[in-house]
Amino acid sequence: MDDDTPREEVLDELFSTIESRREELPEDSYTTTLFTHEKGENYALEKLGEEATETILAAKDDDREELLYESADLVYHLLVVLATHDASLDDLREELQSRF
Ligand SMILES: N=c1c2ncn([C@@H]3O[C@H](COP(=O)(O)OP(=O)(O)OP(=O)(O)O)[C@@H](O)[C@H]3O)c2ncn1[C@@H]1O[C@H](COP(=O)(O)O)[C@@H](O)[C@H]1O
Repeated sequence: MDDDTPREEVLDELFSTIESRREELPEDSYTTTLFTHEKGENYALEKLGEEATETILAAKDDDREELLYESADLVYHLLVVLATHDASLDDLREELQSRF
C-alpha cells in the first residue's frame, strides 16, 4: 500500500493487500505469518484478542493516541480473520448497512 492512497480507500486497499498475501504467501510478510502459523488460525485469533484488550486499556487510560494505534492493530487483525473465512470487507459493509 502506498501513502498516496486516498483515505476513503485505505480499508479496501488494506483488505486487498491481505487477500493477496493470503494467496501468494510472500516470505517477508507479517500477514503471511498469520496465515501460516503452526498454531493455525488460533494464532490470528489470539492476536485479535490481544489487540482488543490493548484497545480497551487505551480507552480506559483515556489515551487517544494509543487508542487510535491499537484500534488500527485491531482492525487489521479483524480483516485477516475475515479473509480467513472468505468474508470480504463488502460483506461486512452489507451487514452494517442492513442495520440502518
Ligand atoms: N496494518 C498492518 C498492521 N497492523 C499491525 N500489524 C502488525 O501486527 C503486529 C502486532 O503485534 P504486537 O501488538 O504484538 O506488536 P506491537 O504493536 O509492536 O506491540 P504492542 O506495543 O502493541 O504490544 C506488529 O508486528 C505489527 O507490525 C500490521 N502489519 C501489517 N499491516 C498492513 O499490512 C500490509 C502488509 O504487511 P505485510 O504482510 O507485513 O507485508 C502492510 O503494508 C500494512 O499496511
